[in-house]
Amino acid sequence: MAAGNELDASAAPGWMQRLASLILTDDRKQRRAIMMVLATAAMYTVCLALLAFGVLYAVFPVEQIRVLAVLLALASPFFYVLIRCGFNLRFRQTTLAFPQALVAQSVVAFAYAVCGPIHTATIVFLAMVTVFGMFDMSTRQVRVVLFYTLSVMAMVMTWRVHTDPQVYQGPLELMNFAMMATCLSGISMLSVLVSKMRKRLRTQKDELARALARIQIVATHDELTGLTNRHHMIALLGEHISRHARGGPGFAVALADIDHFKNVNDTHGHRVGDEALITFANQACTQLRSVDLVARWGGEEFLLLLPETKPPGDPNSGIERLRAALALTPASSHVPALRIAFSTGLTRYIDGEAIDDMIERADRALYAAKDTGRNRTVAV
Ligand SMILES: Nc1nc2c(ncn2[C@@H]2O[C@H](COP(=O)(O)OP(=O)(O)OP(=O)(O)O)[C@@H](O)[C@H]2O)c(=O)[nH]1
Repeated sequence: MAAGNELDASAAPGWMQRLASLILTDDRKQRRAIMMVLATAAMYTVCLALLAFGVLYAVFPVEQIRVLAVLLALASPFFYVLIRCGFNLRFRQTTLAFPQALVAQSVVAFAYAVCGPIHTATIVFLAMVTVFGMFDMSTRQVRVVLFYTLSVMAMVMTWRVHTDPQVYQGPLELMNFAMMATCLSGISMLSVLVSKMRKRLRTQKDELARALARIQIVATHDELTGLTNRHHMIALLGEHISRHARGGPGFAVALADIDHFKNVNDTHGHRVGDEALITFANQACTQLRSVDLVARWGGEEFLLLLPETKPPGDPNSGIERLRAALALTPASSHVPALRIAFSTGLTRYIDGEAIDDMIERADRALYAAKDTGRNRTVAV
């Protein structure tokens, strides 16, 4: 019994999710646009119900409002189909708020013309449409909708005053127009403020996203060479160790230290020294494999993370490629004859050991490389 209930409970959300996917799609942007159409459809449905009520209680004869009922019934399905087919994606404003507002105001103006004794009540809907558009339309669109609404309403009112002066009395229509124009202008002004506020928020959001991206780069990269910094490399080493513990590939690390770098600075100045560091970084990125990672470990010392170098693969082959390339590449554009060499301490990661133990071993190997003549790799 309990199991049966569990099954029912889990089936219901799945069924509802599929229905929601079918009606609203799985695309967040499209869902928002469709929700807006559905909200408008709800408003039109209420209007249809009011019309039915009016016919039932003989407020107006059915022939008079037939066309209006058809317009109300078709407007939302029309926009729903456009959005569901993805037609809206051709435009920047995917909600189609602007054309929807124009159509809605036209329908209300038509209702004003045909609703006879209760025509003044329809003015409320003009305000409602303007409020609806507030959250999606641009300042220009809000102004266009206001101008369009006032123009159409002025024409409808003038026409009805001439064709049905008993129900649409001149002075009253003038008052209606004045009140409507004041009310809509007020709402439109608010819309413009909301629109400007939205624009400002969007700009601030973009600026924040850019600043965050910049902060992330600064926090994880070395400013001079653009390489991964020590702090971030430690995190990457941790990730490789976790992956290895779960059956992932092993890896080797190498500490590389530029030989006699102090001489470069002392002889040619700090600027040339900086250039030499950049040359090392660029060559390391070019000569090592795309899976290898290079970090500036500090000063003139670099850490190379060399994954997937299980024997017989030789982690030193990329390092020797780098050594050969640096022997041919000017370390500085200001001193074309200057070349840099480096010493390397290389070691493989041993299962279960801590990062510090591995680095310490590589450091000892680096010292051995320096002690035994430099410009070489010592592997332990
Ligand atoms: N231009 C420049 N120099 C740096 C930077 N960071 C560290 N250095 C210099 O790198 C030099 C390192 O010198 P040492 O530690 O004596 O090493 P070395 O001269 O390379 O000698 P060995 O490593 O024994 O071959 C120092 O003079 C530091 O000032 C930097 O960002 N730019």
